[in-house]
Amino acid sequence: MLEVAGLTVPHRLRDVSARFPSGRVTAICGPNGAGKSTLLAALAGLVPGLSGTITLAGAPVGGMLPDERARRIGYLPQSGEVAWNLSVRTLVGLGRLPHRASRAEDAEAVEEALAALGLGPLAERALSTLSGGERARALLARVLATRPHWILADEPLAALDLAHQQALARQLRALASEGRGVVLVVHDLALAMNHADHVVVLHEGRVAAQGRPETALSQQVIEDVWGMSARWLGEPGHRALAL
Ligand SMILES: Nc1ncnc2c1ncn2[C@@H]1O[C@H](COP(=O)(O)OP(=O)(O)OP(=O)(O)O)[C@@H](O)[C@H]1O
Repeated sequence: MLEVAGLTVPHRLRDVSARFPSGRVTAICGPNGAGKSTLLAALAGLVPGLSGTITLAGAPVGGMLPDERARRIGYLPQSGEVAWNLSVRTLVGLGRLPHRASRAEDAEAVEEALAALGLGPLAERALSTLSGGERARALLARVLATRPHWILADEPLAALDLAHQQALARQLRALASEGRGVVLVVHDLALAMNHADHVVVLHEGRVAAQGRPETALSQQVIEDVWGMSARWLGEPGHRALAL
């Protein structure tokens, strides 16, 4: 369990208490500027100057050594920029840096991550030659190559076409069923409704709702937080939002 209690970041988050269960996909939702990226970065131990507590299995995340934290928590920020023009395979290999493993183990983890995101055919391509969606998959593969217990990703589905979006959502679900914790910032409320087990809704730096998707993303919550009257259509797992 990854947990925050009374988390406050000046001007960004106010007294946020939320739980992120292991073995589950949790979506963080909310309007622009609600504090979603700040909360995700805080969970990864990357936000200075906060008050409150962030604990992983009861131990403070801030107390972990950087390498240990990087092995346990894989973090993919929102801006998908890479300063160097590496090949996809080399970029994904950077995910192994926090480990001191054998070459064989590193190579196996890299190949597994490339395969999981369908990047085998692009492995030798330079990053500068990839499309936005291909680059987003390569960046996520770097995180998977670390084989972290926790995967925290800021809008990993946003740049992807429909087929890759569904494939990646299934992949993240499979990682959660292995017992890992998956926490995603998701703007698309239907994706959150259909693919998450647990949803945390932020509004103006505070938790507006949290719980199962049907509860946390009820029509009332959507009206209160997004100011839109909306109606869920379809069956559970295949919902669409009519505005
Ligand atoms: N480094 C910073 N210093 C000061 N304020 C910041 C900083 N980073 C973000 N903010 C502000 O904190 C608030 C929350 O930002 P955050 O990026 O967490 O929101 P978000 O919900 O992820 O938004 P979006 O959906 O637009 O990506 C915003 O008002 C933003 O302008």
